[in-house]
Amino acid sequence: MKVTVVGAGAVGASCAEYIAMKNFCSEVVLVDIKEGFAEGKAMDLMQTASLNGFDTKITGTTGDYSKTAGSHVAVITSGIPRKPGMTREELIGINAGIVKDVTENLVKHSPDVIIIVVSNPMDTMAYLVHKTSGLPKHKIIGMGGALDSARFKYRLAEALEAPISDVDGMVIAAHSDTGMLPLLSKATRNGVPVTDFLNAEQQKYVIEETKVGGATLTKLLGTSAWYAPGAAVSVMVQAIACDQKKMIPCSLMLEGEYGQNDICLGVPAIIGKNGVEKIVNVTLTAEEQLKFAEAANAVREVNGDLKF
Ligand SMILES: NC(=O)c1ccc[n+]([C@@H]2O[C@H](COP(=O)([O-])OP(=O)(O)OC[C@H]3O[C@@H](n4cnc5c(N)ncnc54)[C@H](O)[C@@H]3O)[C@@H](O)[C@H]2O)c1
Ligand SMILES: O=C(O)C[C@H](O)C(=O)O
Repeated sequence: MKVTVVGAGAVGASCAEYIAMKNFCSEVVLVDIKEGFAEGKAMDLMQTASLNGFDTKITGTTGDYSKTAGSHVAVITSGIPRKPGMTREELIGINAGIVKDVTENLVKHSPDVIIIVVSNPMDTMAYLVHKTSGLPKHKIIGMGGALDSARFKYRLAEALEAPISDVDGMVIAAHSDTGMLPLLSKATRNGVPVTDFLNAEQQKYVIEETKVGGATLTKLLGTSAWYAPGAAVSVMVQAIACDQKKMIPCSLMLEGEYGQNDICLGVPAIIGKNGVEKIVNVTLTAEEQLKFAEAANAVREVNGDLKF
């Protein structure tokens, strides 16, 4: 299995590192536009191979997409991250052009590729890849829900004073500060609803902290996060590479599912060797349905700024 990661910055390098460490891929190609940067990151990572015990071969290239030819999966992380005080949506002006250009190069050299979109604003960038790549819809997957759900579980474990392995939960809808929808009604501690343990104030805290999870880290770090994003991507790539048929919330093109059309939004899906094997229809409460629709309206407005 050959995987390309475009953008060898904080998130791209973290993706390559986690993918290699899990040792399920033969080859990872890092691509960046900055001269020598991807080559340097690849060399540094390869010098961890004997220390960390992986056999994945990591190479780097400055913009030579012929080196990516025949990739099964490509991860797009190229583009600028936000700074403290910004929203992800403010990145659209610069990142849309980068993502479109990168998509065209990837598909030219790997016409059967499955693309995982990471660059922000992610739901809109995933939509852009759908509109410009010519790939079938099951081959374009936005990464947001896997990360947001990990942050939800972190906050649930904190409020429950429980180990994270006791906790399960999922975040759907938009990958934005306001449009995220942590499904508290379905979150459990070892099968018991978390609402049995947490009072109203604790529930509100978990939901609000989950939604601003990316902004909180951006404020602390001065740029956005990379470890959990890289780990989330590696879980998705592994689900495809090993045909795990894992249920992961991902930003996918909706055609009637959850009452939406012609939009990419986070919904649970079965991820396997074909990319999206199936979108899972989860029953939402009336309040959750309303919030999902509100998130869709906001993403649709951002999508309106795209020029194809
Ligand atoms: N979806 C998510 O959950 C999620 C999580 C974290 C970060 N992000 C997004 O991922 C993106 C990258 O974040 P980062 O922290 O790695 O930023 P970064 O600045 O560390 O890295 C971005 C890299 O992209 C490269 N690049 C720019 N234009 C390029 C092009 N045309 N071709 C190839 N490479 C190009 C840059 O040279 C840089 O090395 C941002 O848009 C950020 O908002 C999304
Ligand atoms: O918060 C950001 O801007 C980056 C990313 O979307 C995240 O959630 O960490």
